[in-house]
Amino acid sequence: MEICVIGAGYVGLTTAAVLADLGHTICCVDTNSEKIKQLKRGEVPIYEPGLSELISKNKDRLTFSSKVVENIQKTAVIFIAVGTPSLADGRTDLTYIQSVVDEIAEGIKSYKTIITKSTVPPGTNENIYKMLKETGVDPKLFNVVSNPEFLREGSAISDMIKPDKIVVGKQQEDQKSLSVVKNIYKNINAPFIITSLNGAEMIKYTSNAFLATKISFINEIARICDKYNVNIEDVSKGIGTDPRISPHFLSSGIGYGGSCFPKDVRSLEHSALDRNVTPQLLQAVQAVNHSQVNLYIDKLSVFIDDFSEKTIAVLGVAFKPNTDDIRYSPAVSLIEKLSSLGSIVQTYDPKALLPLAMMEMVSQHIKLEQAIMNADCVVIATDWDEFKQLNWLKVKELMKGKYILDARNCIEPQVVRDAGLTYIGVARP
Ligand SMILES: NC(=O)c1ccc[n+]([C@@H]2O[C@H](COP(=O)([O-])OP(=O)(O)OC[C@H]3O[C@@H](n4cnc5c(N)ncnc54)[C@H](O)[C@@H]3O)[C@@H](O)[C@H]2O)c1
Ligand SMILES: O=c1ccn([C@@H]2O[C@H](COP(=O)(O)OP(=O)(O)O[C@H]3O[C@H](CO)[C@@H](O)[C@H](O)[C@H]3O)[C@@H](O)[C@H]2O)c(=O)[nH]1
Repeated sequence: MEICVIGAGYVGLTTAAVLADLGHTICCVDTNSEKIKQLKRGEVPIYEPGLSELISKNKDRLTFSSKVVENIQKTAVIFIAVGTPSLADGRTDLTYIQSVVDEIAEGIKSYKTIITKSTVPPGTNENIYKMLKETGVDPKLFNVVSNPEFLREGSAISDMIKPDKIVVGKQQEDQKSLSVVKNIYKNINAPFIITSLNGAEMIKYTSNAFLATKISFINEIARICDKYNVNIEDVSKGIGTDPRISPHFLSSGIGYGGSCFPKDVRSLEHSALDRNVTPQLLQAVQAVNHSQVNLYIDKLSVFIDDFSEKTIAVLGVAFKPNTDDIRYSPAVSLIEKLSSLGSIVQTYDPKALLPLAMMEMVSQHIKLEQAIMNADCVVIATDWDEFKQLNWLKVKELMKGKYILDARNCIEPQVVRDAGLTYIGVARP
């Protein structure tokens, strides 16, 4: 099939590459012409394992263009994969969705199946339908489908090729779209969950909110374990064997970040409040998450009474390993906090860069050893494999002080202690 994917970000590029790999002919469009120029040169603007290789493997079936309207005109299937960030008040900013609707309205000359992959609040796809109708587009010319995406950054390609389900939301009277979507995904082996447009949107938010809840839950339990000298890893393992609980998303640490959980939990909170539902649990999940960075700073302050002029090496900038994404990264919040307390912060990350605005006050090093050099304390802020495998004797030689704050519970405390260093963590006796 010929498909136009709108948006060349983490989701759009992965969708384009995977659909091309499944045999479809794809044009991936983006209004950011710099990004498109880069992609045309064969450079992938983001770091996602395997993505660059998959794009180049499928280059005969995968093209890139900044001519959005022109390419919408050419294909019968359109995927929307533009960003849906947070507004200042926590509601979802639908500006990019609106601009896509305008582009589609301009480019629609023949029948289109419009498939929304972007995460949008309940009611948005119904609104897309209404907006297109209101701009004068003949409703016989299109159907709107919600097909939310559940990929994780760092494992985006395999998550999309081997999903645990394919969620399809459609209007009841729409008799055409399901077969189109099933045809697109015919070579993917996963159950279809078919529901209404609002239903599909709610499944996406509920999934992220539930996972975020697991994380805040285990982080709260870790605070209690800390006071009773209990290892949180034992507790996670102990409860995770119960299939009703499952072992996943029970790693405690400085909290969840990334481009999805923080904004989506907030957005769902607003969707609830808009209809007079008080989402007490969602609010508590966020409150716990917001205080995680301070919890770790408090832990450190038991050992460091004055942070000013202390040299602190923060290992990790990305919100999680195997990505260069720093959106809502708790590592960045931690760096900001330490820097505001007057510490000299030296960072290192294998892929992610500090935000430009922070480059003046914080140094980012190309080599891990340079970041650790003369540090009073080393903080593990992202659980990259590289940090889990550190030679602590070597680390000790490079450091001035002896404190290691493990904000991701990814290091064996005894290994650090054996090297003559002081291990600091929450609920890691
Ligand atoms: N990143 C993830 O892991 C992930 C996973 C699942 C779902 N999602 C959801 O998918 C959506 C996209 O997320 P992302 O991380 O890929 O975003 P992103 O910011 O990486 O990319 C979005 C792209 O859309 C482009 N764009 C904006 N307006 C446009 C327009 N009118 N026409 C053409 N291109 C336009 C932007 O230039 C940008 O390149 C969001 O709704 C997000 O919540 C993200
Ligand atoms: O036990 C855990 C698991 C994760 N995290 C943190 O939670 C955040 C999110 O991690 P993860 O879910 O792996 O990354 P994302 O790429 O943001 O993926 C989430 O958000 C996407 C966007 O909506 C969804 O598609 C995915 O299904 C959903 O997992 C990161 O900061 C992790 O460090 C923890 O603190 N403890």
